[in-house]
Amino acid sequence: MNLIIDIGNTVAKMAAFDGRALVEVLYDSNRTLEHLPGFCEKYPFEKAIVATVIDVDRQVRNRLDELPCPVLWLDEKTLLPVENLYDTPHTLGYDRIASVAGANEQYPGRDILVVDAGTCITYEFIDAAARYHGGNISPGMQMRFKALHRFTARLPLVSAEGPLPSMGKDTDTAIRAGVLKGIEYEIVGYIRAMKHKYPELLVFLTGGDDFSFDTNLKNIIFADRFLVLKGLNRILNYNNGRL
Ligand SMILES: Nc1ncnc2c1ncn2[C@@H]1O[C@H](COP(=O)(O)OP(=O)(O)O)[C@@H](O)[C@H]1O
Ligand SMILES: CC(C)(COP(=O)(O)O)[C@@H](O)C(=O)NCCC(=O)O
Ligand SMILES: [K+]
Repeated sequence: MNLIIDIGNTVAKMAAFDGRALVEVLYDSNRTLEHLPGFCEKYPFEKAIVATVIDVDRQVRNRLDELPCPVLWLDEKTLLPVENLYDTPHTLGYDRIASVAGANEQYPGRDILVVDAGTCITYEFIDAAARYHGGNISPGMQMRFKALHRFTARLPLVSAEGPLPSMGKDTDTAIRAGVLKGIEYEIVGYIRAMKHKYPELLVFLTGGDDFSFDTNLKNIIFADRFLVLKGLNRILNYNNGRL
């Protein structure tokens, strides 16, 4: 059994894998990882991988140091099953390359765009020869709502739940449509631009924020909430003999 830990800017995810099979996923605080000890009692983990995009607190570090199995800390030195062409591997958020490792495992030999909608919305491109070229970083949904409230005098903090016209009719819907339709058009814009360049493109949508939108591109879009976890599991198995 593999233990996979993905620590993001908003939330931590931990998962149990048996080979390539996902057994269980748990969301946890990225500040405490309080459910980690209980999770480790539930499964006979033989090895673990940790990917973090934050500087973990002392408490989290202690919990990870106490893991009952060898741990692979994913960083720029880790051997990867895909080629990393990012110019600054030492600053790369490794959740990003894990997402394309997960997508490439499911569809090897294909040009793939991964859209990961979480704290940030990231756009990753991996080509049919399994080369990760990088991609873009954009504000996530909650960040957009919070920024409109934080950096203006009068805009309220609006939630994603509520009426969603295509064009706002009042302050509440103006902000909600500005954020949600803005994200939708941004994602569709990236898909159309990339598909023009790579006609056989496949698209994966992942991350904690769900988006559904009407587009005639639905037939090339795969939703997989656990793509990063699957990619981390692939990387851990790829490094099996090196732990
Ligand atoms: N259990 C949860 N805890 C926190 N956020 C969640 C949860 N489930 C869904 N979300 C949504 O997912 C977003 C975080 O997405 P995710 O990609 O998991 O986070 P991260 O950016 O930390 O990797 C949050 O902004 C929130 O809107
Ligand atoms: C872009 C990110 C903040 C996304 O993290 P998340 O939304 O999963 O919390 C993370 O991948 C990161 O910190 N990247 C470092 C910069 C880079 O990837 O070039
Ligand atoms: K993420």
